[in-house]
Formats: sequence, structure tokens, C-alpha cells
Amino acid sequence: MNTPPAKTPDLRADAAWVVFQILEHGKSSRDCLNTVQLRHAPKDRAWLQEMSMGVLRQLPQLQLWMRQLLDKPLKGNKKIVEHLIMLGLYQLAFSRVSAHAAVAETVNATQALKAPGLKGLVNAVLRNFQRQELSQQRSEDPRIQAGLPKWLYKMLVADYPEHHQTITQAMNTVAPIWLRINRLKVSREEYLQALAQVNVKAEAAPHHPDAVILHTRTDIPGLPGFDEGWFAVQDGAAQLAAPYLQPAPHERVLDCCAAPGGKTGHLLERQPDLAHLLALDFDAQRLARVSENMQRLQHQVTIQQGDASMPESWWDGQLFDRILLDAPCSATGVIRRHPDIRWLRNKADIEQLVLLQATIVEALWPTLKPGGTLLYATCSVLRAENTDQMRKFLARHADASLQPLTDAETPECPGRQILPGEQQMDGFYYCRLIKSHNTEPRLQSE
Ligand SMILES: C[S@@+](CC[C@H](N)C(=O)[O-])C[C@H]1O[C@@H](n2cnc3c(N)ncnc32)[C@H](O)[C@@H]1O
Repeated sequence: MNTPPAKTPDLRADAAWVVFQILEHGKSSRDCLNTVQLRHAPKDRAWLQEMSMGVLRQLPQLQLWMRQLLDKPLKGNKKIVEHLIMLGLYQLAFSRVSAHAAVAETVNATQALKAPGLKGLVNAVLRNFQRQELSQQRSEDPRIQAGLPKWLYKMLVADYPEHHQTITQAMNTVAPIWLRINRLKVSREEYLQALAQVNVKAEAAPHHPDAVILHTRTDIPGLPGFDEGWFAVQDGAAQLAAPYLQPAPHERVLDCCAAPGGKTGHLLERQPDLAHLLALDFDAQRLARVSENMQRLQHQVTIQQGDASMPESWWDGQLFDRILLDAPCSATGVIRRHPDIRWLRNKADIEQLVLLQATIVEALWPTLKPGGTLLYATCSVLRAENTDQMRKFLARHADASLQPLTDAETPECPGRQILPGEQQMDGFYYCRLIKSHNTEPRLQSE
């Protein structure tokens, strides 16, 4: 990770740096924000995040305005100033920052970006934007209004001819914070009372027995019972995995692609009497976070590093009763939480991911007991990763059948697709498969 622009932290220079790192160097927003946020006071950290993520949500419109206002693109080490200009435009067009502060402070940030020679240019661009009242001139192109790259917009239109507009609107809203209450430690009612005592507004989520939705944005580690493991932060859609898998006492369960362990913790809270729970992931750094999270929640679990597509390298040969496969995916269902995802992925990545998901589910199927359950999950809204993936799997395996999660499912259209915003949840997909006792594969091509 490159170092932030100036020794003396400047809020706007740091926000421009975050956007620059994501768009020009393909870094994740989490890493970039972690690098600069601690340089600022808590209230400014929230501002930094809101502004830099806002620029990513409105990027196509901001780029359009910038091209109208700049004679020629800035190159080399001046490129970061384009990102500062977009931050200035964002403040003027989309935020409640006063126009005076937006212009003056954005112009001043050129100093921290070591580009004082471009002060005049930034000032002229922002003042022309105001003078020409460009914020009133928004593109009528629905793709630009949706704030998405062309490839993703096209895929959503093809997958959801009737609902794509609702989906893209939901992708540009700010997601609520959901907590999962560890009911081995505290009841949901007790926890709501504990929150009320520290003036944090929250509600019990109506369709999720373990969930609380916060109405006050707050510092999570400062909430009651954090160190004691009374809760974990987890979206409502992700909280469906454990009830959908429904592990029974004394079963052997594989939590595949487990890191950072969000669903691992919930499986153990729902069923503390498992014979064995193996949390597998191939990313050692992310696995370290599984350990930390399980320690805080006080759960016992076997953690193993391994490639899910090669069970021969980690499997002990004992069949699993249940498998949760939380497959690597495009994460297009969680774009409202991570606006950078839309700019970090491309169409070729989706094709690669679809292949990887198919390879992993194929490799895991022989490790499941006849009569066992496999729950396939992604935080994607793309059909290629979800219904298409599972439809093809069912067609390839005569010993696989669908155990529906909704009334609408058929083998041609398997699984439950949750769209972002539905019951306040992230976009997610679940499909539950049962393995029959007849394990002969069907001799039939698709
Ligand atoms: C969607 S995340 C899992 C989230 C996790 N289940 C939770 O609830 O916190 C997908 C995970 O798949 C892991 N992964 C990707 N490819 C893998 C592979 N071939 N074998 C094992 N894990 C893999 C990634 O490291 C990542 O942690």
C-alpha cells in the first residue's frame, strides 16, 4: 500500500488519495480507509468514508462533468488531482457541505497532495461548475444515473429486465447495521435493553429471531458486551445461512470458505452440540480473523487452511452430514456496503468466478454423506453465479435434488435470490441440495 499523501493529514487530500488508490491501483476501500482514517478525529473519519464512497457511487456522472470542465486529462503524478476535483464536484452536487467550504478546502488540499501548482486549475474548475450550474444538468443515460460500469449494468438489465432499476437504486443506498445476538450469552430482549441504556436506538428485526437493526450509527467495539461476545455484526441475509443449513446435534459439518467466520459463529450458536465443525479457507490472513472472532464469541472450532477445490489436500476421508459452501463470488449483492466493488471487478472476473464455483461444488460433493445437505451461498445477484450455476449442477448430478427454501423454486429455477434492500437485507443467494442414497452419477450431458 502506498503511503498517504502528506505527513500532516488533510481530510480532502486523504479522501482523494483513497479514491485514487481504488480506481488507479485496484486497492480495496477497506485497506485504503484503514490506512488514513486513524489520522483523523472520529467525526472526520465518518466524513472521509462518506465522501470517498460517495464519489465511487456517482463516478460516471462526476467523470462526465470533469471531462466538460478540463481541457485535457491530467497525467502522471498530477493524476491524483483529477480525483480531488471529482471530490470537489461531489461535495458541490451531492452533499450538504457548504459550497464555500467545498471550494476553499478542496483547493487548499492541493498543497497536501504536493501539487500547489494546480491550485488555480482546481479553483477554476470548481468555480466554473458553480457558474455554469452544471449540478442541474444530470445525464439521462440510465447507466450513468445508476453509477455502474457498463458491463455490470448490462448484466443486471439482462438478468432482471423488470427489476434492474429497483436493484441499482438499492445499490446506491447506505445499508443499515445489523447485529446478530449470541443467544448462548444473552437474549435479544435483554440486549435491546442494554442498547437503550446507552442511548443506542435499535429494533428487533421482524423476520430474523437473532437479529437487531441499529438506528444509531455508533462505534461497534464500544457497544455493550462486545468483549464478552454478546453479538457479531452480520447482515440479515447472511444470518439465514445457519437456519437454512439446520445442523442437528452430533453432526459433522464443513463450513467451506469460512473466513472471517461470520457464519461459523452463527452455526455454533444455533447448534452448540455438533460432533465436529471444520472451518476451511485458503487465505491464512483471513483465517486469523476467524480465530479472533471465535475467541471473542467464545466458540470452539477446528480451523484449517486448504483449497476447497482440492479436498484430497485437507480432507480426512470422513463424510460430512452438512456442508455450507459460501462460495467466492462477485459480491454484487453487497455493493451498497462496498461501493468500490463495482470498479474493482470486470466481466472476465465473473467468468472466472463461475468456473471456480463450479469446480468447488463439484469437488465437495463426494465429501457429503448420502442423505446429507449442501447449502450453496453467494452474496451475488448475478444469475450466472446463482440459479444458472445450481441448475447446471442439478442437471449433472442425478444424486442431487433440491430442498426448496421458497414455494417458487423448481429445478429449472432453483434457490432463493434475495435482492438488495429486500427486508433491509443485502443481496444474497441460497440453494439447498440434498444428496440421495443412490450415488450413481447420471450419464447425461447437459
Ligand atoms: C464470501 S467469503 C466467505 C465469508 C464467510 N463465509 C463468512 O460468513 O464470514 C469467501 C471466502 O472464500 C475464500 N476462498 C476463495 N477461494 C477459495 C478456495 N479455492 N478454497 C478455500 N477458500 C477459498 C476466500 O478466502 C474468502 O474468505
